[in-house]
Amino acid sequence: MLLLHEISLKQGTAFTVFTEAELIEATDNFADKNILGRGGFGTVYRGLFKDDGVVAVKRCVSLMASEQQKKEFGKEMLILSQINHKNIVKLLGCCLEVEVPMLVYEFIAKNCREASCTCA
Ligand SMILES: Nc1ncnc2c1ncn2[C@@H]1O[C@H](COP(=O)(O)OP(=O)(O)OP(=O)(O)O)[C@@H](O)[C@H]1O
Repeated sequence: MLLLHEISLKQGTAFTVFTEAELIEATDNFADKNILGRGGFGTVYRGLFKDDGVVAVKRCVSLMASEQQKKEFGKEMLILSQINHKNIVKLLGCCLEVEVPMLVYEFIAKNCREASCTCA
């Protein structure tokens, strides 16, 4: 909650707090066919919203056990929410009402990904 407060204070662009139901619907219940890839924090799914179009939903595979993992995750959220640059993927929002946190990014087509960077 403190993190969300900090994000809302610092960032200039829209940041949405999604419900779990919205992300379940957008990803077709995290269907395998929507898996875009896997990273250090978990799996990234293609999501489709009626109004906002295609997004990428990052869902952690398991509870973040260590304080270090929680810190890293929070840091990624805070930094990305404040950056608006053509070469850095945009963080559109998050969902924290679940045990396993999820982040929602703009969708980057495969042929454009090499030029983008999600490093935080
Ligand atoms: N915004 C996005 N749009 C489309 N596909 C994405 C997006 N973000 C991630 N992906 C896909 O999901 C994969 C995993 O991404 P993720 O950001 O979780 O991990 P990473 O950056 O590869 O590694 P790490 O989590 O260790 O930093 C990527 O390699 C890519 O194929």
